[in-house]
Parts: sequence; structure tokens; C-alpha cells
Amino acid sequence: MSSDGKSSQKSFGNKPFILFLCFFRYTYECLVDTAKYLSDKVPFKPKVGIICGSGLGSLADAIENRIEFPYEKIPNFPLSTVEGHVGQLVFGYLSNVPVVCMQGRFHYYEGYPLWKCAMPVRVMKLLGITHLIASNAAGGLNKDYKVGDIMIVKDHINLMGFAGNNPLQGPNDDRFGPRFPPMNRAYDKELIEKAKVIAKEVGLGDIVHEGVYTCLGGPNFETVAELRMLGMLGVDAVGMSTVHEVITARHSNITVFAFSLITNLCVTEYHKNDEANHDEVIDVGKMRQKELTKFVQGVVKYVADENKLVSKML
Ligand SMILES: O=P(O)(O)O[C@H]1O[C@H](CO)[C@@H](O)[C@H]1O
Ligand SMILES: Nc1nc2[nH]cnc2c(=O)[nH]1
Repeated sequence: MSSDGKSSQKSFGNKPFILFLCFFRYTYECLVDTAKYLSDKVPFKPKVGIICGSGLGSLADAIENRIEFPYEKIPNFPLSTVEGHVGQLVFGYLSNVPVVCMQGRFHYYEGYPLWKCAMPVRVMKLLGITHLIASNAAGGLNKDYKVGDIMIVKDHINLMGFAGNNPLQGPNDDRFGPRFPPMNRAYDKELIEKAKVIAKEVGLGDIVHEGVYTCLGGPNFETVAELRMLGMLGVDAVGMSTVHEVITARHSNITVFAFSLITNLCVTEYHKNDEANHDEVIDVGKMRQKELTKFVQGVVKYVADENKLVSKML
């Protein structure tokens, strides 16, 4: 909200015009419509938002007292077109915490602009979340990483943003956040440290790392030269998602935790003939689903306890 408490954005009175506008850009009013469609059918406010990456949809299976909305039923929602992405929004309780989970996400390579890929984050904000847990499947570029490892994201390189391809491009709506949001504290340090402890508790301690993630547009996997360049830039894991969702979340002051499941090792040698493929990405997700579900449950519980602690002090 701008200083005078009024949005700097013009508001449009009639609904058909708002819906028409939604095709070109999600206005605040358009996303309020989407959030209201959902909140009218869900008897609680979610505290934590979760985004399931490729092959990680099973994270949502542990949600209890579920209310499911296939994306095609949700006004203004895009459709998930990628194998390994169920394509529904799941409300319910995880570790007794009210959550909303994207079982399947949207990617730039599906043909959606980044603001459309990230729109569910704004809808979740309007629904009441204060924290976002984003997961993804990524290629391991750091030489210490093995397939099946977990990389807790400590920072990202917004490679697509270097050319100005950014979910916040275009007119800013102060009701979501400021025109120029800072990103130097995008990933919550306290949650990162706590997540490392939780990882150990659920048996992931030996295979958990902390590193830098970058998002390329895809859908192709990278060349040797591209991966060598990214390695020189300090990238530890390479994906095709998450960064624009995190930027959108931070713009709206949502606390963010993100992790990558390393599903393949990036090929950085010309003599190696391995080739990344989506099937193996999904298989690795299935292999890790039990531990990762416990891991996410632990992080969600911590977030809720932490918040309760704060509310007790207030
Ligand atoms: O980032 P998530 O959605 O986990 O999926 C990753 O895995 C897919 C490639 O196999 C790409 O979509 C990439 O982004
Ligand atoms: N860009 C990219 N995304 C991935 N998702 C899973 N593996 C990879 C990879 O090697 N590169």
C-alpha cells in the first residue's frame, strides 16, 4: 500500500472488463476474484504455501482433511502441462498446520510469461499465507553433489532477469509490494539453519547441502559450455523454475524457504555421453518422497511453532 494508503493502480468497476484484463496481466482485482473463489470453499486460512516440483507431488499426499481444486476449475489459473505435475491446488493440514499446496507448477517453457507462472504465489498471499516452501528438481552442478541429494537454496541467480525477463515487469501494484523490492535476503537464514537440523532428524543429514540455484528458461537441458559458464558464476544447481516464484513471494513480504532435489548430475565434460532426461527426474523424486515428506512436515511444524511463539509474546 502506498503512503497515502491508496493504491497507485487505477481500479476498474465492471467485472467483465476485469476478466478481460486478466488475459493480459493479472490485476489485483483479478487475483482477488481467484482467491475469493477458493476462500468461499475452504473453512480456514492457510498459513504456509507449498510448491511441489517435478516428481515431488507426493509431498501433497500427506496433507490431511484435504480440499482439492484442479487448476482447470480455478478462475484465471493456468494449466499444468508437464508430466510429473498433477495440476491441482490442495488445501488441508500438514503437521496440524493449515496449508495450501500447489501439486504441480507452471513453467516459462510451457508458454506462460513469468508473471503467469508466479500468479499462484499472489493468490496464496491473498489467502493468508505468511511463509512459502518451494521445491524443485534440479541438475547438480556442484561436484560434491550426488543424485538424490538435497540442496537447500541459500541464494539464486536470476539469469532470466538479467535480460529483464522478470515476473514483476510492468506496472507495479503497491497492494502487493514496492516497485523495487530488495532480494539480498530472499531465503530466510533462520529457516535454512533449522532445516539442516530437521534434515538430520529425518535421515537426510549426510546428503543435504546449501547452495545457489539458477533458473533457465528451458525446456532443453544445458550444453557443456553453458554448464561450465554457470559453474564459473558460482551456481550449484540448475533448474527451470522457482526463482520467479520466490521474487514474487518476497515482493509481497512472504518468508521463503526453498530446496532442490538433485535429480541428475550436470554433464560438464565433452567426453561424457550421459544425457539428462525428465523420466529420471521423476524417478528420483519418487525415490526420495518418504524422507522429503517428513522433511517438509518438519519445516512446516517449525514455522507454525515459531509463529505461535511470536503470538504468545505479543
Ligand atoms: O523445477 P521443477 O518444476 O521441479 O521441474 C524441473 O524438472 C523439469 C525437467 O526435468 C523442469 O520442469 C525443471 O524445472
Ligand atoms: N535446467 C535444468 N533443469 C533441471 N531439472 C532437473 N534437472 C535439470 C537440469 O539438469 N537442468
